[in-house]
Amino acid sequence: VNVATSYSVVHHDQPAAQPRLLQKSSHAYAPAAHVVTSSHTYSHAAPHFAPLVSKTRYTVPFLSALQAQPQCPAPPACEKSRYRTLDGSCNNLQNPTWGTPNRRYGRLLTPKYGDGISLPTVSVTGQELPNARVVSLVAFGEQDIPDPEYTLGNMQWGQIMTHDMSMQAGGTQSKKHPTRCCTDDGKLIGKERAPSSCYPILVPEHDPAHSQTGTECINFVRTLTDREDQCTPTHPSQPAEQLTTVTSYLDLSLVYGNSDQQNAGLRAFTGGRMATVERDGYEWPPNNPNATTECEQESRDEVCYLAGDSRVNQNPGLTIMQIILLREHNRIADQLQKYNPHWDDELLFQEARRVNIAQYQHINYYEWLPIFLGWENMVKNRLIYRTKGGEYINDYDPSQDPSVLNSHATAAFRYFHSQIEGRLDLVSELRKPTGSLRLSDWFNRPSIIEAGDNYDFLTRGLATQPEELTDTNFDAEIKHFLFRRGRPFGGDLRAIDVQRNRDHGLAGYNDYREFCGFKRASTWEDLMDLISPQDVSKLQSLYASIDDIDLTVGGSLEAHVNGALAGPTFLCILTEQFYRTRVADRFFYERGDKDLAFTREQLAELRKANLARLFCDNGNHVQSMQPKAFLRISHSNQVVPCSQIPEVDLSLWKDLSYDNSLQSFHYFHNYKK
Ligand code: HEM
Repeated sequence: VNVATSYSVVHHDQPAAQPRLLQKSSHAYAPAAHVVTSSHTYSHAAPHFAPLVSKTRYTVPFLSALQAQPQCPAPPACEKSRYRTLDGSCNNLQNPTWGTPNRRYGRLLTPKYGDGISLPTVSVTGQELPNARVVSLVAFGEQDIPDPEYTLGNMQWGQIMTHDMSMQAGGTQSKKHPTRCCTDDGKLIGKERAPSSCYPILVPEHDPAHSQTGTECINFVRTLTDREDQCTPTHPSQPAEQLTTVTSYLDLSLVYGNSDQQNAGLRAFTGGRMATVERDGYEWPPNNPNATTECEQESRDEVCYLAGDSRVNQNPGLTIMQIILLREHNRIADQLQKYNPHWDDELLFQEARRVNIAQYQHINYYEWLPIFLGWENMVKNRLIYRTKGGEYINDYDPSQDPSVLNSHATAAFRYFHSQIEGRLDLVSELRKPTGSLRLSDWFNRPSIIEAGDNYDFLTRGLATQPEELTDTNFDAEIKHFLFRRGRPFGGDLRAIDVQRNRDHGLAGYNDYREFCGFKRASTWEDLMDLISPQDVSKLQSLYASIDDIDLTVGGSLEAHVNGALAGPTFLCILTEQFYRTRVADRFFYERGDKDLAFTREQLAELRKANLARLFCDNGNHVQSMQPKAFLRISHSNQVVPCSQIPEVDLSLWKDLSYDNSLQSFHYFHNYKK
């Protein structure tokens, strides 16, 4: 399919100092002379930046995680299967490792490292860029403005999609990192003693929070790159590329795991079910065997969950969504078994997984993404289609690389950290708030979910409470108290986002403006086409040059495009990402490939999937819901009994070819991998 876009850019040969387009996209961007055809191939182009420190390589502690691997994985041998592999291999049959874990993020523009190779970005003046904490404090506010339209569930689903698509290598996310760049009482460990992977965030002297406790340093460990990975060979002059440790497909890897081995530890191996533990008559995720290191437990009795993604315990809303998707798998498996008592565990597991992923992809593309990217924009760029009933959409493009773009994961998608609410409401069936939790009390402590009726009350909270407005404000709970672990203050997620942007050497905001078809700014006034004069003057007070503005910062300050929740530059990156994520997935649920497709009748059913139904079906006693659960309750979106919420009729998965008299079936004869 020749796909058009509203972001067509005419690429001129850019002057030497400008980052270059790296990835060919038959979708959005006209290929330029310097485009390379396969994502991680830089060989035929001379290195863009003269490497100043060409032999910089990280050593000892940084390597340990990867050195622990006894040997590099063998290239996958692909077999015909109607099911996705757990690690995403063989989704693309010509490039079977595309989209698999422990591979590079994709890049749209060449990186802008301080030394051209791997050191964090510096100013065009050669000096340091403005301090990330200062940028967070000056350019971003922390006002708590409730969104008039969207629920907290809207934010929470976004984090689920994020965790399905990428996870930077070498991080611990919410847990205390074993690599220390700051002492436990917040003092900087000198460069000579700190591991080379350290890139701490320094706290300014008059910091509104940290000066109260004398904290001078926020721990920050650089992401692992291909240069540290023995299994991803690189040329010494090749700029570092960060690695991501999960499959890039929207395949619910956060539920099922990212490898056969991980999946085996999560399955019940009976009835096609995922393993759960039962408490008080309800199913919960299995206990994490490393609870003491994975969770912040005040006592050994506190639960700590195990799931397909190591971030599962990070915050209560995220954990609830993970539980919902896990229970949904088992609910589907139980139904399929009812209709097909002759199916064995493996067939039930694979079919339930296939349905769960299809429902989820449908919610992603037709219920959630239109809120963020705009329905019309998505239709125009062929991310979604105006379809009827069980019509197939055959837009699979094997030339598209499914990698998650660095600019997407490290900058654009993180803009939605702005939607995070620092207070989680507990809401009764009558939609009355009965209390609330402070987010920073419950990072990495999921035990609160099983206390009393909290699971249902927090689920209704996600569907009732507004998220915070998508704007330049970031809640104080994540700006001053992130992962505070009982301390008075914690980290600053916005400062971390800025620091990560530099750690990954993303090309600048001005480069991405140009890449996305907007005018490259040469004066501060030029920025005012997309950014308010007040915000431009903040930028001017922070940065020495327009070309220094971090993508994370400039992109977050742009006025939103009508009908979308992001400004034009981020919208361009997000649109490109979700186009690729769709067309590069051979198993995308809307496809009509004869070996893989749902029947038209099944597809028409799957198109009824919605978040409200997931909440209804997987709560303990959630009995009512508004039909559009990403949208706040309103006159046109009233709470109704769950029986009135559309549902996917799984009786369509009854294997009609099963011959009872012969006790044999022919329906899925090639299901075994
Ligand atoms: C309470 C909610 C959330 C918390 C506490 C949270 C926290 C974090 C943290 C600690 C990181 C790693 C930062 C780093 O070291 O660089 C991260 C990464 C990220 N977050 Fe969030 N986040 C939340 C919600 C969201 C939402 C709603 C979105 C988007 C819709 C999102 C998108 C991302 C992305 C794309 C990454 C990078 C993923 C990767 O490739 O590793 N997050 N977040």
